[in-house]
Amino acid sequence: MLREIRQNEKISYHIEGPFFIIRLVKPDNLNALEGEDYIYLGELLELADKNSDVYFTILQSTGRFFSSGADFKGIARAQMDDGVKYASETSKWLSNFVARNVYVTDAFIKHSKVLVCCLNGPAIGLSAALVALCDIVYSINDKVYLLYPFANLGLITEGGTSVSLPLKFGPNATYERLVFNKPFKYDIMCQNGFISKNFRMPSSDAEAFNEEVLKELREKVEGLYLPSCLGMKKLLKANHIDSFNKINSLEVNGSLQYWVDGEPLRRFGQLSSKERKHRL
Ligand SMILES: CCC/C=C/C(=O)SCCNC(=O)CCNC(=O)[C@H](O)C(C)(C)COP(=O)([O-])OP(=O)([O-])OC[C@H]1O[C@@H](n2cnc3c(N)ncnc32)[C@H](O)[C@@H]1OP(=O)([O-])[O-]
Repeated sequence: MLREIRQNEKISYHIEGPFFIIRLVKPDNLNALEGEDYIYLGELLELADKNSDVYFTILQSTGRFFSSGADFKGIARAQMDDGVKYASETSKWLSNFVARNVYVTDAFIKHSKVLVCCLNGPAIGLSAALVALCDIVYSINDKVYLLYPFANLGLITEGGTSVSLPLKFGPNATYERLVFNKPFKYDIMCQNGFISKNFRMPSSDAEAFNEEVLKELREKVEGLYLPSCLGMKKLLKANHIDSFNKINSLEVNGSLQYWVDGEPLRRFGQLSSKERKHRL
């Protein structure tokens, strides 16, 4: 028996045959997510995992961005949260950063269903890290990119990116982009087979793109023995699962000191007041 799950105004989900479809539905802030939203994503993945009728977990979004990553307003709120008395800065960021981050990353790393991402636009930060943990990625057009702006925000790699990015794009291409805060653009995503298909649709047509991907997937799974798909995912994942589990812990524990020292908070504040911008 599946447990009930709470609702979230920024993320919806529904089940259609073998597909568990998760959709980000807050396009006005480019689908930025707060800590609780990332936890909700993790909970949805657990729900999909436990449903034996589900074989594919599909991530979709709305508007012109897939997701602009962690919501800077949410981060400012965490800092000002007078309602909770933390024993120390370490205690505060263990709760507001480490626990949440490690949980959602782990939910993606251990997910047993085939993870499909419908990239309707760019993805940034932790959201882009989750995209890099997906098994299959389709793009709406060639304007999509992934940006991991950790060097601009006083952070270090998170969401398994220390493993996923070198694995999918090669170590040197990863160094160049992470160290100098440059995006992974469509060309490198294509060269490395990260994107399986470009649907060549206008950026304004996210809804039609999502529907088109689903239509193709329905056709593609016809006649397949779906437990074989999950059996193969398990084996393909076995190649890297130990590295992902290890790095998830190393990344969050490494980042903790940066949060305690305060540089990310200062830089998120500058981003929010538009004093700081990412180079795209
Ligand atoms: C968990 C902790 C660890 C951290 C992990 C990460 O994810 S690190 C990565 C963290 N993420 C980043 O570093 C990305 C920060 N964002 C950006 O750099 C730029 O917005 C952009 C390049 C994504 C798009 O530029 P553009 O000129 O095309 O569009 P625009 O700028 O005009 O934005 C439109 C509206 O959306 C709003 N909004 C956008 N993003 C966020 C957000 N994250 N939050 C809240 N709101 C956000 C923006 O304020 C504006 O609202 P307004 O003022 O109209 O009420």
